[in-house]
Amino acid sequence: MSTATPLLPPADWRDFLALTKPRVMTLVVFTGLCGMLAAPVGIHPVLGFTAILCIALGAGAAGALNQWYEADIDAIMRRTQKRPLPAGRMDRQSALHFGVGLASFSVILMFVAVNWTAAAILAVSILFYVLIYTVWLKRRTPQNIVIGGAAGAFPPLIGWAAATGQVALLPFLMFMLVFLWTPPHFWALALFVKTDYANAGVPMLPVVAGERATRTQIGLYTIPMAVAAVLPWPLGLTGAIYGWTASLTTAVFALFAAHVALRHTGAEDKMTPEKRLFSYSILYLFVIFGALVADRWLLAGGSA
Ligand code: HEM
Ligand SMILES: CC(C)=CCC/C(C)=C/CC/C(C)=C/COP(=O)(O)OP(=O)(O)O
Repeated sequence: MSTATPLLPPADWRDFLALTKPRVMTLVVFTGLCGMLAAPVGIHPVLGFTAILCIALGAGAAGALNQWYEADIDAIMRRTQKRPLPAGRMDRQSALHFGVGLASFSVILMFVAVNWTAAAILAVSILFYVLIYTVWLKRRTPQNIVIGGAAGAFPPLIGWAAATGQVALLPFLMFMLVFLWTPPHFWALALFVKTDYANAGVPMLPVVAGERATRTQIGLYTIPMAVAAVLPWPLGLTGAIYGWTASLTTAVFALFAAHVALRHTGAEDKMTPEKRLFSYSILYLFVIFGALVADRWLLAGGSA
């Protein structure tokens, strides 16, 4: 990790916002919101808003703590060099205080205003991302994102728990969907930025096991991911709006993933199928979670 640079000018609000990884966290928060809106019982709008705010603040805090810990490797990778810590716009202690403060605030507010189940799962997600993924696994094993990726899969459970005080099969399947989606999502990207990871000494799968093995793993993870995506329909947990949307969008996902899996190799600047799978993976989760809510509201008359 890099040492703090003395006499830095005070960081402005944009740097604190950048610490929260706002673009990635939009989808995390969206899955949480959809988990909440898909629940069979309504939640008071003020409490619902508070719960989503807590997920956003907690996820942002986790992003800040990740950047506090990773300032050294972020300084090496081209993609991350301009972040506030490696760019020298903020000292590490400010990032640490901001992250710990925001994480504590989000969990306490969730506990006091919403319920302890949602607060407990939120706390587990933050700890999982920061301690299990960032501190423990990321620099040690290419399975880092498979295990650590669970952190990003918790929000649908948090949203559902905020509304109901419990967890259930449907949000558990949505957890499994995001959990199994994470390896194809990330490894597609890792294939075209693998030099960055190699330079920083991060043992991502393409760096350690090679491109061929990564392509195969992308294909293999897509199979159980597709099952988790479609399963709520035959189980009767959702109706046809979700069922058809999930089936069609997952078929396209599988097609793109198969293209990547069956491809032999490619220079990092000529990774069109890999870039397509990565971009599509993001759109896919937005659409599938949106369809879940549309299905529950239109076919079951809403949760209110
Ligand atoms: C350990 C698991 C994951 C890893 C290692 C990972 C890694 C990445 C990386 C490196 C990027 C590229 C650029 C950036 O930093 O903005 C990215 C983009 C993105 N990720 Fe992930 N991701 C993971 C899980 C997730 C999860 C669970 C979600 C949401 C449910 C998510 C949503 C996104 C989104 C929306 C983007 C696009 C951001 C943009 O437009 O700039 N990721 N991911
Ligand atoms: C509710 C809650 C606490 C959610 C946590 C959200 C979470 C775990 C998101 C994972 C997505 C993410 C930012 C991965 C980046 O990996 P990286 O840190 O290896 O990427 P980098 O190289 O861009 O820093």
